[in-house]
Amino acid sequence: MPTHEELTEERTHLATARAELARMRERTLALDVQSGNAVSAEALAETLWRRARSLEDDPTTALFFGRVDLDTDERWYIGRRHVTDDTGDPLVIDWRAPVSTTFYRASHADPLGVRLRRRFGYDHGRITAMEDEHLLDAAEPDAKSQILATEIERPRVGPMRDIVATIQPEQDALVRVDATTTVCIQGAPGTGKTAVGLHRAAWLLYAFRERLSRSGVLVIGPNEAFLEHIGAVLPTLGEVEVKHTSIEALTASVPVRATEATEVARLKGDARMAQVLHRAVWSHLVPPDEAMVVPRGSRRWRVPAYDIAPLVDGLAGREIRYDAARQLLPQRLAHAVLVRMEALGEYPDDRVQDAVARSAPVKAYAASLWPKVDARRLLHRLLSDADALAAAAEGILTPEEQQLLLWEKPSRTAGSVKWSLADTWLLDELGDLLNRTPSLGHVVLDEAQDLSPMQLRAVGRRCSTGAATVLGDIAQGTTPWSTASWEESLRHLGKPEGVVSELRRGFRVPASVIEFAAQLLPEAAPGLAAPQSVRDNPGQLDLVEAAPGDLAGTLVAQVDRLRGLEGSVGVIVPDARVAEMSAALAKAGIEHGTLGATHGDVDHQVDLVPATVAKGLEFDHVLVLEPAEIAAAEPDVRTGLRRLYVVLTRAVSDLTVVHARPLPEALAGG
Ligand SMILES: Nc1ncnc2c1ncn2[C@@H]1O[C@H](COP(=O)(O)OP(=O)(O)OP(=O)(O)O)[C@@H](O)[C@H]1O
Repeated sequence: MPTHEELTEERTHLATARAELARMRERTLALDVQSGNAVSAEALAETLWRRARSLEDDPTTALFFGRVDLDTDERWYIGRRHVTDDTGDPLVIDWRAPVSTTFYRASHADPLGVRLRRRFGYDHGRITAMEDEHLLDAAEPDAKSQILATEIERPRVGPMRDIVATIQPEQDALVRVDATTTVCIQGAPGTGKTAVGLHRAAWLLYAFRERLSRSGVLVIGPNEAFLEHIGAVLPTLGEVEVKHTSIEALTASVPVRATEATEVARLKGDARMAQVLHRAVWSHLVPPDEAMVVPRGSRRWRVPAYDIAPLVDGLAGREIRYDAARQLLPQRLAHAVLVRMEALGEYPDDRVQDAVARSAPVKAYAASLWPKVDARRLLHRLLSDADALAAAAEGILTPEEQQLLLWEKPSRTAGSVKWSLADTWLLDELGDLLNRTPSLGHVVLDEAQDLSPMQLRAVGRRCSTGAATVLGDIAQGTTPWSTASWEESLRHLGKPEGVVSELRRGFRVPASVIEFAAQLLPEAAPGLAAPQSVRDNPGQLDLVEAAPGDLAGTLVAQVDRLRGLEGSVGVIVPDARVAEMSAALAKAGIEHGTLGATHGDVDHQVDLVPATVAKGLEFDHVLVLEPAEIAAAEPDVRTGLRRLYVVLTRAVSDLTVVHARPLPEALAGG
């Protein structure tokens, strides 16, 4: 046990570090932007502003949360950011610095040179507890950290928080995987996949700041409610520039105004569609069969078709996009003319080649071989014209599949099409066939199990020159195209060399709740196990049967009970009942927010959550209404059970299930 003097010493160190942080910030703010050039002055001012922002001190969070004393006699305080005194000596080391690894990973079995590891417990920015481990002392037993336990057990309020103070060794190893490696993390609910993905983004930006802040880091999540839930984590870690997007928004180059049958969407999400579209685009090329004739001055230059064919083949054979190559063709044709001029003793220069390339006959000839292709018009034609589709899909899709793709009532023009979500995947693929999609430095893809192969391709081309962190749980796959194998997902992502790891320890769901939900697994996801809950609190499970006509009344009474407790309350209901239950809550005077795929809520203690929006979220107290109805709303039994598994695993403290219909069979014994 640390002594009172030691506690006082540590508080003094904290006060010094805070004062030095304030000094660093003042100095940054006092720096005058002096630059002769307005653009660079602006850039500099922006950098300084960002730096000043990153030096803001939040007195309610821990400036440092750990300390390691090494056998080399070095002592490091580990915290959210570097703090140095005015001689440049470090008072606090950023949790992402290499030396901080020792704090997270050292153990009695493998002390990594750590003599003492000290964890600090805080209350409103004041050190209130310390835990010491002497890792070189083989006789000292491994102790369970109370500070970690307190952090995991604390009631959840508001959006997700960072976990820098308590990152676990297996999580730290994944956070710090080298920047060029794509990692895929499979993990049951609450094992910290999202937390690891976000901390990995922050670590990458620290370790490879120059490269990644230029190329960018993107976090992709299932919907806007989820993005609002996780959106504060990176900014509190000082990373304000990481963009967040929902998977739908990623490919939304056109508004989505149509829905379609599941089997059509599934087929549009099939990777074979990429081959169909590839052929559809490149089949626009017309082999030259006439000579190109270019009048210039008094002469007419003639390049025979057999000399042009290799030029076209040369362009088409390269790893070049259709449109980029199309724009190169006039120059190639002009060059062929120049070669002929030179052969006859002329000395044309580059300007002549440019002029020839821009001349009307060359442009017209190039356009006849390599016509302009518009993605929307092409997709409109493929989905409305059976012959056009057959030409592109022959040998790739069966005639029945082609029939399935064709619209029953095609719109007259591409401009008036009501596109579906799956169409946006196809348009995105077409866009990339025409012009290469710029790649970011790193993409963190959450809830990746739900993506179709074509969506994975869309994500993959956005990190084609970078790497990805892929997070998900096969047992939580609830789309008709959700993946059965991470190896396959990685292949579609274009990262077959990606490394698959698993997280097993659950930090969210207490034992009684996870045991109840896990009864679904044998049928929902054979072979996958529930997390091993590391929670001390066994949690509470209440099954409340409502009289058939009194579902809303029972729900209101239970929510009223739950809101009297500390922490957030998530009321997860079948999508079709959101309006009814919201009205019932409002009538009873229970203030609440309603989450949707397009919006979250950070203001209310009580949130009404449509079952299909609950993925990735967590609440202290969860009420699930009518499980049988939630399951039945899905297109098949397995997806229904998986949806239930997702909604039943959102609780941190307790789960209340309100039902009038019998529970699904798998849960009935619980
Ligand atoms: N090392 C840790 N220390 C403290 N809290 C942690 C730790 N790891 C995870 N948690 C907490 O556990 C909860 C679940 O984490 P997270 O949402 O990242 O899990 P997940 O695996 O993405 O879950 P799901 O599959 O349900 O989306 C969060 O509240 C997170 O802060």
